[in-house]
Amino acid sequence: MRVKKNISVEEAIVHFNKQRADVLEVTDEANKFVGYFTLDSLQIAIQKGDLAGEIENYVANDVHLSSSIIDEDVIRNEKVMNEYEYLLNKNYLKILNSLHDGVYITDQHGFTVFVNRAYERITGLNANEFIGVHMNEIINKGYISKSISLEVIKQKKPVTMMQKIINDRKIIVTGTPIYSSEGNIIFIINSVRDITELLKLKHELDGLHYWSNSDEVNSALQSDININELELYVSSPETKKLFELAERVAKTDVKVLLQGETGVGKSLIARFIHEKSDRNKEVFLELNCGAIPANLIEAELFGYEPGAFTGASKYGKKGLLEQADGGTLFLDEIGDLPLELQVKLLKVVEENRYMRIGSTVVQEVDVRILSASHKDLKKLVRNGKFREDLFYRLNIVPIHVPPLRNRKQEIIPLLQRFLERFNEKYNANKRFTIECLEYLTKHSWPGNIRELINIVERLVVTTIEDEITIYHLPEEYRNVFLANNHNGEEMTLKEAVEQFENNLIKETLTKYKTTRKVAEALGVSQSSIVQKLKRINVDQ
Ligand SMILES: Nc1ncnc2c1ncn2[C@@H]1O[C@H](COP(=O)(O)OP(=O)(O)OP(=O)(O)O)[C@@H](O)[C@H]1O
Repeated sequence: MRVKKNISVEEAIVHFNKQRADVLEVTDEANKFVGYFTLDSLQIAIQKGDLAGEIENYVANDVHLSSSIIDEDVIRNEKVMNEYEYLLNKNYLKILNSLHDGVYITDQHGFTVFVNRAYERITGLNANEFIGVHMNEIINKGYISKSISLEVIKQKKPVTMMQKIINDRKIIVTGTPIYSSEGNIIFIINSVRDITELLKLKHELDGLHYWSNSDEVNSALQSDININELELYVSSPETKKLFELAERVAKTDVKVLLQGETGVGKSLIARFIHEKSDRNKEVFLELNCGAIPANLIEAELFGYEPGAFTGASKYGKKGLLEQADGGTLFLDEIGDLPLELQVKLLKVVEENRYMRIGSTVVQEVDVRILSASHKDLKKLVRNGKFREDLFYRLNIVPIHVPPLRNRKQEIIPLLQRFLERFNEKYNANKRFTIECLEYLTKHSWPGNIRELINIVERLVVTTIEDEITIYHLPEEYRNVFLANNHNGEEMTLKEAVEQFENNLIKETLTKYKTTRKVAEALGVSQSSIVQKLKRINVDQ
């Protein structure tokens, strides 16, 4: 048998199987003989784990049949050996067991002949239970949704299909018929790949290694902080550093300005600073300068004397500064503070003094002021909307909290942690599929962690099935994803898998005509096929 030098080692295995050969003659592009690819060469390639490599790298000048991994007796007696014994030749098993991909071999009737170790690893199933058992029985027992071997026997050609197995894993199986010299199918060799594993690899390549490296996730998560009812998830070394910095400044009374988009956790960090400071026995008060009308902020902050202005209480009112004496006052959205109040606040910040509205008495306070803004305060200073002196007074230690889309490696751990939290709260047992997690890492999360918490709670409450898939995500999440990805960028693996899935469904529909039969063929529920067809705008 002659093969080209640039075919892969994996392809060579197929030739060995097909031809019952133990040596392949290798030629170059011009069909000129360059050497032999032997079973010895194959063993070397497998030991190197180089199944995708070209066979050219393993070409030998001559053949030592004595070192062939096929027993010479087997070759001599080939004619009288039955197919089963031939395949189960010990050395063949060694090769098949050293492959990383799963291999499942059946005979021409659909009885299981061989299952390699990788198949057991990928599926979690025990090979011993299958040997000698017919595929129909394995389906009936619910181990697998569909037999690719039986499909190959029916169609008499290679078949690739997605298969669902008992523990909800999904695998991609390619079944290839192997023919005898008389042209009859003698075996079906199924090579098996785990979609989950492929996606995990992709995560690793993308730097989303927290997903695949659970030790790293655990060690990052072990430092989660629980302090006075605050539950802080520390899902990356960067966030850990952020909290370490916050803890360091907490020990002093310096002013801290937290900057970052809405929902990134600025208030939470302010609270954390208070809890870690010596003031933690006193109050922590918060004023959102953007949430109340400008004329009320002054009264809220400084308080007023009885009847100080029309509509004022006749008893007067203590301002937040007074109430927070000894503790911490957190001024959120400080960029929204009107300019005239900024002057008054500057006095508090510089001298720890202020006056109630309608009073001439100067009050002394001991308040630690922390502030935050999602607006760029420097820019506001440049545009004359924020006082420069106040900016520098408040910004002794700046802490910038990055948006979630810039700390992608945290998305999956946070999703999982909040899922746990809401599973507990609603006594549920939901889980995300890896495709769904993959999808959510693509989302731009304009509302940051607040948005993430909301969507997880919503999904836990609204999803009927235990498994949360991409199809359960609200429409806007999927639209955002599509809008971000139709601009001719290279395809991600997830997109490629999705495209593959779409095509497979369309092809199967053309063939089987009804969604029930498509669902049967692809080993998924009919409702899932209907949903998917809707998504890809195909009329059934
Ligand atoms: N590391 C974290 N661990 C757990 N929960 C977090 C974490 N960071 C933020 N959150 C939660 O996310 C939500 C939003 O956080 P927070 O209110 O602190 O954001 P913010 O930046 O102050 O937003 P805004 O600018 O809109 O006030 C809160 O429920 C908070 O508890």
